[in-house]
Amino acid sequence: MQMSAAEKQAFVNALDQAKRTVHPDLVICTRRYQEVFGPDGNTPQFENITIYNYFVWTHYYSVSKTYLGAGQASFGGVDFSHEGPGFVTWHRFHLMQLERDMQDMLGDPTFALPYWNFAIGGSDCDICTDDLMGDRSSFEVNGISPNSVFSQWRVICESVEDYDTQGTICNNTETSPIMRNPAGNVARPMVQRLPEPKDVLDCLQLNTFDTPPYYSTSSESFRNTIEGYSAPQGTYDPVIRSLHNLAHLFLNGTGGQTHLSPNDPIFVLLHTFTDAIFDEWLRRHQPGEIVYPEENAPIGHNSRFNMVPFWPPVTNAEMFVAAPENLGYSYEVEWPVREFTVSEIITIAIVAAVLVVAVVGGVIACAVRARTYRSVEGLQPLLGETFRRYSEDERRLDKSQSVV
Ligand SMILES: O=C(O)c1cc2cc(O)c(O)cc2[nH]1
Repeated sequence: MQMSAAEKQAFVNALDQAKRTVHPDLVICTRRYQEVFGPDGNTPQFENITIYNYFVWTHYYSVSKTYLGAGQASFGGVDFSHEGPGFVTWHRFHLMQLERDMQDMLGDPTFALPYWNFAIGGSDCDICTDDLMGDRSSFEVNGISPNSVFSQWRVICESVEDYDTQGTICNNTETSPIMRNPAGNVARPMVQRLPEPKDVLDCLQLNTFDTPPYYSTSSESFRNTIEGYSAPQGTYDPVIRSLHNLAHLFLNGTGGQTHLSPNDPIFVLLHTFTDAIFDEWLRRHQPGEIVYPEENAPIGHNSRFNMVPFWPPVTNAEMFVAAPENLGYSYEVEWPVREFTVSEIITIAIVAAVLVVAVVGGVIACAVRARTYRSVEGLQPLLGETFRRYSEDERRLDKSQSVV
């Protein structure tokens, strides 16, 4: 909201350029290990991919099901980037990689991803405007306005049924437009509103980074709360969706489905704000590395595990550090402050009234006393006229006389 028109335009242009620019260093693997060298054993199954689509692909890969063989249902119990302590560290590296790739693409090492404060309550998507992430289309309820460049974007990794039944992997093929209908999920009223500012405040107050079983069922866990499987105060409740999850579901379309969500560029801004909250939690609680679980977290989520599928390998522990000091970036956020309850306001008013009465009473008492002393002074001078003044005749002072 604070970016100038020129800054907004430059950011949108940079994203659009990333969507069209082939990644200069990385390719994606489009077949499982058993088939990776092709039918003849000599044709590596790798593809070029654009910078932005690589960002989408890594997220898809991290959540994709495990193929167990023809005719068998794929196994969906593994998620390398959600429902565990690695949620915050995985998405932090995900963003850093995109930011670095875009810096290189632009030849501008100062390029930085902005964030979207999604904790504004209400049902209005304030960044869904044509100068930012695209307004609603007037023609298609789930579409993006033709005045936005994002109406031209096409998604990848849509054919999840095929991947799961045929054991294939998403490739760089672009298919449908982005779908988005903010606050439009009438079947699920709970996700028709964005998180409230107080939700951020509450979640920042949680002292424990994560709690057993280090999963989406963890209670009193900062991680599970910012991820959004707990009430903002930390209590796990299977029905609740809050903070990050709520922001995803609010978008009600491409951005609300884990295998597809980064195709909607709002994902970037939603996750930079999630990362900003994580960083503020680190700043306030100064937890130290030891707080991140060493073991017993889901696969890929223990502190020394590499985060799948990033290359070169990087561990969760490497991202569990304060960003400004260790990673070279920071967020400028005005964090919400706590509002007082009615009983707190009444207590404060009573204490303030007692203090005022005490101070005013004290001042009046002092004034009265000072006035009394002055009138006594007027009636009874300390040095009567009958006494010779000390300064008048020091020479004639009788040694036996007091000088007081
Ligand atoms: O249903 C949820 O809670 C939900 C949807 C969704 C989509 C997404 O891309 C995420 O990263 C998380 C998520 N949670």
